[in-house]
Amino acid sequence: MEPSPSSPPSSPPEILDLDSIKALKILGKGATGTVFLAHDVVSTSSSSSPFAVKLVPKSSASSLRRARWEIEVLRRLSVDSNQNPFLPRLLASFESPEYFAWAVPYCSGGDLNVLLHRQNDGVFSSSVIRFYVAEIVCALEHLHTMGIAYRDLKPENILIQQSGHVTLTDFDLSRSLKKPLRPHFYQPDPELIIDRKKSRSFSRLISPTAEKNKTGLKKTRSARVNPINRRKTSFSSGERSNSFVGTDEYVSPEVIRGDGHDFAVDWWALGVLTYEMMYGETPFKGKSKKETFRNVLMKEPEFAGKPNDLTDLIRRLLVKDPNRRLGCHRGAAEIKELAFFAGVRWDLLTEVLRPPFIPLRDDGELTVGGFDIREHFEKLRTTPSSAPPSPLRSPPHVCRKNDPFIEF
Ligand SMILES: Nc1ncnc2c1ncn2[C@@H]1O[C@H](COP(=O)(O)OP(=O)(O)OP(=O)(O)O)[C@@H](O)[C@H]1O
Repeated sequence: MEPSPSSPPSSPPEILDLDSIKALKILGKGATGTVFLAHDVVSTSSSSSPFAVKLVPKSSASSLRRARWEIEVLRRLSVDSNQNPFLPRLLASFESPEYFAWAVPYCSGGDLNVLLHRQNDGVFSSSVIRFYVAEIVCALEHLHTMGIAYRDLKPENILIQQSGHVTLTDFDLSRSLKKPLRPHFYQPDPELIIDRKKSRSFSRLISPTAEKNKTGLKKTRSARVNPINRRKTSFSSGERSNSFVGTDEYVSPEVIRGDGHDFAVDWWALGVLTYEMMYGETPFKGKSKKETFRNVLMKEPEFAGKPNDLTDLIRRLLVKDPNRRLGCHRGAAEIKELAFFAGVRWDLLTEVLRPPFIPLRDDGELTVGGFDIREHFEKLRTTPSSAPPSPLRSPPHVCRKNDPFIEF
C-alpha cells in the first residue's frame, strides 16, 4: 500500500554533518543549486562510498520553498515501504540560515542528455529507448500513485546509476496533486506480468523488434522555463495545478494555455523525451520560445520513415488534448499495454543485469582529499558573478556500451 502524502518517514533522515564530509568535484549546476560529489572523511568504514550533495542557497522565497519541497519529496521516497529503484532516497539533510544541503545516492553514469549526446548519431536504438522508457514509466507511475506530478521530465534530469539503471532527479518543480480517484487508474494489466523464470538480460526481457534509426539530427540542450505563475495558482478540486513550470521544449499544451494541468503533463513530456531519444531533437523546437510554444499548440510531430510501434507510442503520448492522451484514464497501465512494450517483464526490470550502458567504475580514485563545501559556497557568495573554478567541474562521464545488450 502506498503511504499517504503526509506519511512520516519510518526513521528520520540523518543530519548532514558538513564537518565530516569533503567535496571531490562538482557534478552539476542547475538553476537553483550546485551538486557535489562528496565523501565522508570521518567514517572509517571501508564500505562508505561517495554520495551526491545538493546545496541550494536561500536566495529567494521561491528557492526556499522549492528546496524545502524537494527535501520533503525525497523524505517521502525514503520511507521503507515507499522506496522505488528508479527514484532517489534522502540520505541526510542540513539547513543553515544561508542554504539547504542534502545528500542522495551518487549516480556515476551522469545524465541521459550527456549519454545521448555521446552516441555517434545522437540517438538511441529502439531497444535502448525501450529500456529507458520502461524504467521512467515505472518511476512516474510511482510518483503519481503518491499524488505527485513530476513536471520536469527531460534528459538532464534522468541520471544513470552505477548499475546502468535510471534514477529521476530534481523534484523542486514537482507538485502534490490529489490522487486520481478512478479505481483502476494504476492497476497493471495482469497479462503484462510474464514468466519470471526466463533470462535476466534485458535483451531477452523484451521483444526483438529493434529497428535502426537512420536520421542524424543534431542534439541541442533544452532550456528551462523560469517557473513563473501565469495565472494565480488555484486548486479548485486539488487535482489540477495552474502554475507555469517546465522546460520550454517539454512543456505541454495545457500548461502553455494555462488551462490547469494534472498527471498527464508527465505523459506528454515522456512523448517529447522518447521522440528526442529516437530522432536526436525534440519535436516542437522553434527558433524562439514563442515559436516553440506555437508548435507545441499547433504542430503535429513529424516522423521520418515508416510508422512502427515506437512512433505509435510517441504519437499517442503527444496528443494535445490531455483528456485523450495516453495515460489519462488508467495511468501507466495504458502505456505498458502498448505493442512497443510487448514482452517486457515489468516486474523484472531491476533484475536486468546488463542495461545498455554501464558507467566505468571511478569510485577508487574519488575517495581521497577534497574541499569544504561551505568554503566553496562562501567563495561563490562573495564573488557572485564568477563561474565555479573549472578544475572542479566534472569531466564528461564515460560509460561503456554494454555490448551483449546491443546485439538484438
Ligand atoms: N545523485 C546525483 N549523482 C550524480 N550527478 C547528479 C546527481 N544529482 C544531480 N546531479 C548532477 O547535477 C545536475 C544538476 O542537478 P539538479 O537538476 O538536481 O539541480 P538543479 O539546481 O535543481 O537543476 P535545475 O536547474 O534543473 O533545477 C544534474 O543534471 C546532474 O548532472
